[in-house]
Amino acid sequence: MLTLDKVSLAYQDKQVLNEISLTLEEGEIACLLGPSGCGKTTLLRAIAGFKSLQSGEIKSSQHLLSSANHTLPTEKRNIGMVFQDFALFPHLSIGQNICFGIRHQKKAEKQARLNELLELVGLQGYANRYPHELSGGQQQRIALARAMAPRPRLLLLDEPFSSMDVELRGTLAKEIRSILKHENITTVMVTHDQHEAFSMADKIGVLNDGHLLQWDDARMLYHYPKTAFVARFVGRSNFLEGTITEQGVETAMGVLSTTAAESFSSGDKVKVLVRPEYVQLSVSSAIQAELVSRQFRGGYYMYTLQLSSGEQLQVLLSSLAKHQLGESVGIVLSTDRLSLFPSDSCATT
Ligand SMILES: Nc1ncnc2c1ncn2[C@@H]1O[C@H](COP(=O)(O)OP(=O)(O)OP(=O)(O)O)[C@@H](O)[C@H]1O
Repeated sequence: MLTLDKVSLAYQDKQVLNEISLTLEEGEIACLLGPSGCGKTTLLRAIAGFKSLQSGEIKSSQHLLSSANHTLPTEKRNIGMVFQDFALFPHLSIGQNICFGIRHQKKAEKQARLNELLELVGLQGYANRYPHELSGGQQQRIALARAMAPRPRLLLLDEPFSSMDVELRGTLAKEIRSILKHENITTVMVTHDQHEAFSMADKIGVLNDGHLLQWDDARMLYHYPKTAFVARFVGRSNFLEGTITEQGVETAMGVLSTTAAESFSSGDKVKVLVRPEYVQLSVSSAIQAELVSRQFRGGYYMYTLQLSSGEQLQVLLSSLAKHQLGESVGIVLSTDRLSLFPSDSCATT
């Protein structure tokens, strides 16, 4: 439905987007994730038609929206937008706000759509109120309803929950996902919060320095990151030093057998990604580690384990049992597919 093909964009002489390609199917929700200044908002603005491309193409269902010498005006793109400050019109009622984009339609049609949207966002009976009479979360749901009223083909959300507290963000993310799915609206959302991206998105794009490093679903991104940067940026990660051998990869946790080793040559130095929940205790394991710190996290403790090599691992274990600091424990890795990266992987790719 939405296709970006090698989209590049520069501000004056500063390259901000580099050959970004991605595809989003109809009704899918995508989140753009990445550190501050990586180009998320610029990419959203390019999709909206606020920025012209240096090269590449943006298409919606085969219709060309943008290329180097063509930028279809924003108002002709059939898109809805919700931004950080969601600015509802303060002097208009909630009903008038929602109907703003469909104000030229017949009265009965407008009323029907208004009722439908108010029900969808769970705010029936609020049509005659004014924005200042609503909470932040309610205002954000109205902003979403306003953007959806004209039934846009594509919805763009720029950090829509950034002004909310953590708990409300979580609830709204879940609610808004179900509203978008109900309306089958293809959506691209910018966020810097990975948990929000995990709970909202069908596809997540991780950007750094204007490059799209990976475009994948949340599970693939977490367990099979394509680069060390993505591994570090998404979730908590430990990296074990390893050397490729005929049998797999030799580490302080023994020789680990993994198909990922096939992309390297014997003798290559690598980093092995070990997520905190990949490590389990095993009394029969010959690999011993010392518990050097412990943090209570509710259902889990985050332990720091020190291996005989001196390397440390952050490990998540159930808090039903409590292990003592200084204790020596046997450990095993509970995953059979590991991600390996060249040991000279730089910090940005
Ligand atoms: N109008 C502008 N003129 C020149 N440079 C700009 C302009 N807008 C953004 N930039 C630069 O482009 C780069 C990408 O900015 P962008 O706002 O897209 O990043 P972002 O990932 O959305 O960041 P944040 O998470 O902080 O909002 C940054 O280096 C920024 O300084």
